[in-house]
Amino acid sequence: MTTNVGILGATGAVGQRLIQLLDPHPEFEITALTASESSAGEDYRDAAKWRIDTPIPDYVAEMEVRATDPTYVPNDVDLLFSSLPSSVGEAVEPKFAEEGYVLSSNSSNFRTDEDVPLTIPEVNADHLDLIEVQRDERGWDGAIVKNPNCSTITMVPPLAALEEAFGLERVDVSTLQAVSGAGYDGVTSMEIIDNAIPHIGGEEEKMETESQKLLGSFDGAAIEWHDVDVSASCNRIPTLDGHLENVWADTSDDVTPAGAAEALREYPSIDLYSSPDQLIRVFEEPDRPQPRLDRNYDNGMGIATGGLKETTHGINFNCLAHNTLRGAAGASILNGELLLESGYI
Ligand SMILES: NC(=O)C1=CN([C@@H]2O[C@H](COP(=O)(O)OP(=O)(O)OC[C@H]3O[C@@H](n4cnc5c(N)ncnc54)[C@H](OP(=O)(O)O)[C@@H]3O)[C@@H](O)[C@H]2O)C=CC1
Ligand SMILES: N[C@@H](CC(=O)OP(=O)(O)O)C(=O)O
Repeated sequence: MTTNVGILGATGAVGQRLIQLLDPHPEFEITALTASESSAGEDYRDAAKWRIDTPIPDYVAEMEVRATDPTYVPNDVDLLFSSLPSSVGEAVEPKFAEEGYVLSSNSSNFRTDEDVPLTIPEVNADHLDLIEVQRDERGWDGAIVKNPNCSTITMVPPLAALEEAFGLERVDVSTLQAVSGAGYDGVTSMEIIDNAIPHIGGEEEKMETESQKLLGSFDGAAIEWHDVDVSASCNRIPTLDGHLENVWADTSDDVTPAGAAEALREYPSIDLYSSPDQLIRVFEEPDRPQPRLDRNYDNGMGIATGGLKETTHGINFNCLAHNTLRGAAGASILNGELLLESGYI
């Protein structure tokens, strides 16, 4: 027995990844696709400029794309994955929740709202029950759940492991982000080839705030954000996929590279279909992880770390994750699996 799912923003870069990952998924079946008014009414194969290296599944190619409005989505769709531009998500996602749809959304709108669960299932699955608060406050039968920004999601599992073992006081992070994070039209080849761009609009603030919320605790009524200071510096580089990050974590207790490696390796995963058996891999080689070599670890859902070094106040390490898989489409699907497992759909 599978769950009927729809994709809002199905023709976009993340929407295409969602289709690729959902096609073989044992628990979900794609039954509705939406996009902008200009795509509505067309077959998916005509509406989407397909840029994924596996073919469009035949049944998806022939599906009609609908306008992104609850009127056009069948009532028997139990879960909607949302990969809309955030301004569009802000306007339409509440309309779907009001109509009773449950949304697992990748778009950045509402991520830090007090009554919106922002979840990485292996890290803070318990935050999902914030849905009850959301439904009480907004009077919705449906719900909106978010996954974090792709750079945030790369560093938070290692930080959660360090927090649990040694306590976290302060985090500084500098990123080297792949061009796919900006979407197909995000940076031109003339801008990025032979170059690096030391600014990604809004990204630093997202890393700083979202990580405090993710590492926070939920008492059944509200999330108390973690008080760790996070300072981020974000950079675009000419890799295709995979965000690499250099992190300096100041800890409350003394930490050695060997102790940190053990905490990272032993940090538990979760028993969901898309989650890796071992969430965090630790490389001993000083020149790993690397985007080209390590972004596909565990179907692009693993977090690779390495380069652990002791600092005056804690530990310095590198981490890497696939930004459109673990950082976007895969993250939304994992949240969908958690919603299913937790009985919300
Ligand atoms: N690219 C990436 O790797 C990542 C993206 N994200 C986030 O995910 C979201 C989607 O990103 P991405 O897939 O790159 O974006 P795209 O621009 O590639 O796709 C946007 C999608 O939204 C649809 N859309 C656009 N405007 C409207 C509208 N007014 N009403 C209804 N549908 C509309 C488009 O339909 P149409 O084809 O008809 O225009 C398309 O399906 C964004 O919020 C982005 O910030 C997050 C992490 C990584
Ligand atoms: N800004 C990210 C991708 C992205 O769209 O993030 P968000 O989901 O927070 O909007 C990047 O450039 O790599």
